[in-house]
Amino acid sequence: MGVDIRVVDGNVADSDAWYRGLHHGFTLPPAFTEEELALRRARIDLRRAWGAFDQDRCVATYRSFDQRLTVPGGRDVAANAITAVTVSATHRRRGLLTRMITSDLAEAKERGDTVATLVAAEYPIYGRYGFGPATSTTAWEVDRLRAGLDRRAPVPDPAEGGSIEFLDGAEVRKLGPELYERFRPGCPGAIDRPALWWDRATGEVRMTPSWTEPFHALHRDADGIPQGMVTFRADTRWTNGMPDETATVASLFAVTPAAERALWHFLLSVDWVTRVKADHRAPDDLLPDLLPDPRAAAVTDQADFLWLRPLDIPAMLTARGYPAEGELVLRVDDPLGLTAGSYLLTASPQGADCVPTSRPADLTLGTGALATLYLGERSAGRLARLGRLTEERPGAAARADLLFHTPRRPWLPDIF
Ligand SMILES: CC(=O)SCCNC(=O)CCNC(=O)[C@H](O)C(C)(C)COP(=O)(O)OP(=O)(O)OC[C@H]1O[C@@H](n2cnc3c(N)ncnc32)[C@H](O)[C@@H]1OP(=O)(O)O
Repeated sequence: MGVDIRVVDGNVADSDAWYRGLHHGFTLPPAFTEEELALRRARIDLRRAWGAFDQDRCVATYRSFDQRLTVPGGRDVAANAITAVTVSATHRRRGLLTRMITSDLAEAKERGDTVATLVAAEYPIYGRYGFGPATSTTAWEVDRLRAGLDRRAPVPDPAEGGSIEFLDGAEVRKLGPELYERFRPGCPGAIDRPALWWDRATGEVRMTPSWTEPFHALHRDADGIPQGMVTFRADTRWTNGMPDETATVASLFAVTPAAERALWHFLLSVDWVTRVKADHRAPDDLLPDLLPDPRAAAVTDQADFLWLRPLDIPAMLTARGYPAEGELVLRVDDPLGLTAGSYLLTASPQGADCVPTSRPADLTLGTGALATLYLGERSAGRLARLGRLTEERPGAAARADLLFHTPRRPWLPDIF
């Protein structure tokens, strides 16, 4: 018998088999309790979850869902977010992923989504489907004792004003979503956090038995308005009779730079903590420069993170902001043929227009290189030097860099 690929939503046996297949594919223990499966049925939208079934066994999984992605300038676009991609070791390299992803991308384009997004487990998988790396991620480890902060100084700095208070999970669910929605437009690469995100971050919904309650701290400015939040966990290590704890940041975001600085200083002022670890930070995070001794912060990991795939190039290019005025004709190659063509971009700080054109191209690039350029992850000049973008007219890459310049690198604070 062949393998049958079908949507799993609405069928309890299929969706339970799908979760077992998913864990198999991610080399996690495939056993679920009935309670865990029921929780997933109640809270996770499987309307766009596909499974490949070999008799009753689910041998490949794939899911997509609606997401909002912030782009430079502060608007957001409709994204088809892809997750839970696995093929069982018994059925790999037979085209199962290719079948599921090509039909999902075609449906997403048909539906009117602007881009598709995912976090790639391995670099070589998704380029063939027209994706390119669009943000980077950095992990830090800070040696608090070497950081040079004055241990007696109050936090926040009284000269800047404001206050920091601990919150419990219920308070985070109340204050967090509004605060995050004020932060998100200023962070190209950030995505929306639906209610389930907050429920999981605060333990209201526990999908994994190993979940432990974190600490949440809120920064308010001098007027009492929430401007930033940090969530972290601490271990309880002692070495040679001395406290030697590691605080691990789960999330730290702020609307104002003053709040961001105050939250880092707060974390680094917690007595007993000698080390702060933070994953999934922006490549141009305020660390390490906000420390008196920046060498106290070491990069422990650095990699590509969000991958993006154009689905509607005019919608994508008109949604973002441009700091300069100019025209550019982009010829885009697309390995799946979904967006291939030439596009005339007319951009200015007041807004942009983008239409298909028959004019000769200034630049030729693939959808993957466009993804890398779009949020400000890499410059056109760098992509040209890498051979991933061709300048059809001299000076066109420099012109693109004036238009596509962003003051900060894009950052995806979350994993999905
Ligand atoms: C968004 C996310 O969920 S990321 C998570 C991705 N999942 C994982 O990493 C879990 C472990 N890996 C897997 O389950 C599988 O290897 C998958 C899902 C990545 C790919 O499954 P496959 O059975 O290889 O899919 P399929 O047969 O359709 O092949 C896709 C193509 O990608 C290639 N490919 C797949 N995985 C890799 C890889 N890790 N490195 C290089 N090439 C790869 C295949 O060779 C194939 O190329 P071809 O079309 O030129 O022959």
